[in-house]
Amino acid sequence: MDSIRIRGGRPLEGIIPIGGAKNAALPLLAAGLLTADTLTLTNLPHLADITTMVKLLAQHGVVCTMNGGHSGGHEGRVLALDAGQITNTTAPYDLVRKMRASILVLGPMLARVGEAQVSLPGGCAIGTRPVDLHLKGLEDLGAVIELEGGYIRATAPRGLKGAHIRMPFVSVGATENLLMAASLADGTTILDNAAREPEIGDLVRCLTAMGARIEGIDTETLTIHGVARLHGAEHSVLPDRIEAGTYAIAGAITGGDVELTGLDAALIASVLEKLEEAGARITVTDRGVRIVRDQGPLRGADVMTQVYPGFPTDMQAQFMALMTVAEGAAMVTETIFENRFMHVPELHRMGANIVLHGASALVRGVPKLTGAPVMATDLRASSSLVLAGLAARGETVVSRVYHLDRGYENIEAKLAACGADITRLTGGA
Ligand SMILES: CC(=O)N[C@H]1[C@@H](OP(=O)(O)OP(=O)(O)OC[C@H]2O[C@@H](n3ccc(=O)[nH]c3=O)[C@H](O)[C@@H]2O)O[C@H](CO)[C@@H](O)[C@@H]1O
Ligand SMILES: C=C(OP(=O)(O)O)C(=O)O
Repeated sequence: MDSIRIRGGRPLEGIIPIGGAKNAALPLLAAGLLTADTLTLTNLPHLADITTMVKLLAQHGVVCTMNGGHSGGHEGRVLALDAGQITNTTAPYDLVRKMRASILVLGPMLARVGEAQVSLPGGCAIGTRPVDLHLKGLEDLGAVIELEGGYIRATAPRGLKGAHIRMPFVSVGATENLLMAASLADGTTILDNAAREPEIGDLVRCLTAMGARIEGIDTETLTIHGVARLHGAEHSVLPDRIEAGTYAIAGAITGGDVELTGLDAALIASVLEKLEEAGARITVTDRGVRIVRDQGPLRGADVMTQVYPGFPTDMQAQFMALMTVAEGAAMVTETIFENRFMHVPELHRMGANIVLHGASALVRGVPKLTGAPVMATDLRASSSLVLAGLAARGETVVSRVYHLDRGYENIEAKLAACGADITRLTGGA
């Protein structure tokens, strides 16, 4: 298993290009199942999760063509998906267990061919993450759902029917699954309390380009007028706001000066606002956003994770790393997932002062972290440890880098290009 070694203490300076978003690309790939024509996605990031989704689609019979060559993995940034024939409607445990977003093939397959079997994703390091809202919504659309042998078996032999679905709380994945399913349902579906995350807007734009009729983009009520068939389209994946937020913090935590390019700063407004409160200078540039920290120490700033446009849960661990070296105290409250503090014991190993009280962490800043061997159990916990390592005195080795590879393309190369002393060590336990 690979690990990453960081020798901390160098201010980062330079330009960091931001790639396409994992969380936009995954539902867009699943949308390829909705049409017999070709869906072409551009600006696709190179990430382990994308490879897993491409493998899943390939075993459903989707021909995935990367930059001209057939591929079960992914090598380029342009991927053509051709789901002329769906030859297998089962998403097996072996792939679903690697990546929970595999559940996103359920709605599209059910809508397109009237049946799907998807392994139940199960819990993960950040929480139990049930899929009840996905299943209840599909039942509202007329599907029959059974759970058997660890699999969700969904059928709709006479197709799906439009319905008024009121979601009791906001779910990104359920909104995406239901949007895709309702696009091919008979009649109109109203999705109340839909997620408004930018990745949902990106999916709506792609579905619309494929011929879907959807009103209410970027609002909490989506109205979908089902159509008999969707056609091919070309769509560019939205930039990754979590990758961008992570590098913005890398600039701030090292007392550096970085410019993130290829994204609209508005996409990370809630994170930039907190960085300013913590003492960073933010400037919107013509190609992205610049983050500079050159005036005195960082200051404690409280954050509470919320659904969009609030502070994202996927940035909570990274912001906590920043607060470990800020002057004063900060309260970091997690409201989306029940167990998303797995980074805390590892940050303790680097000298951080953090006390957990239920869903909140009280972080009292220390003057300096010290490097240590650390290990993370999920993606954003891993990136928070990389950030802590960049700021720490001495050497930090972050193991289980496969978590990072799910969501950050070439993290060590991007940071090294800005002056970080960071190396990937291959092999080891
Ligand atoms: C691939 C992808 O886009 N992943 C993102 C997506 O995950 P994901 O779509 O899984 O997250 P949800 O928005 O669905 O989850 C929000 C909360 O609702 C709960 N819940 C969800 C569905 C359900 O049927 N029942 C239920 O109880 C979850 O356990 C969680 O506590 O949104 C999360 C919240 O912004 C992000 O952290 C993830 O990075
Ligand atoms: C939790 C995340 O992803 P996933 O939903 O794919 O586990 C994430 O991107 O931080």
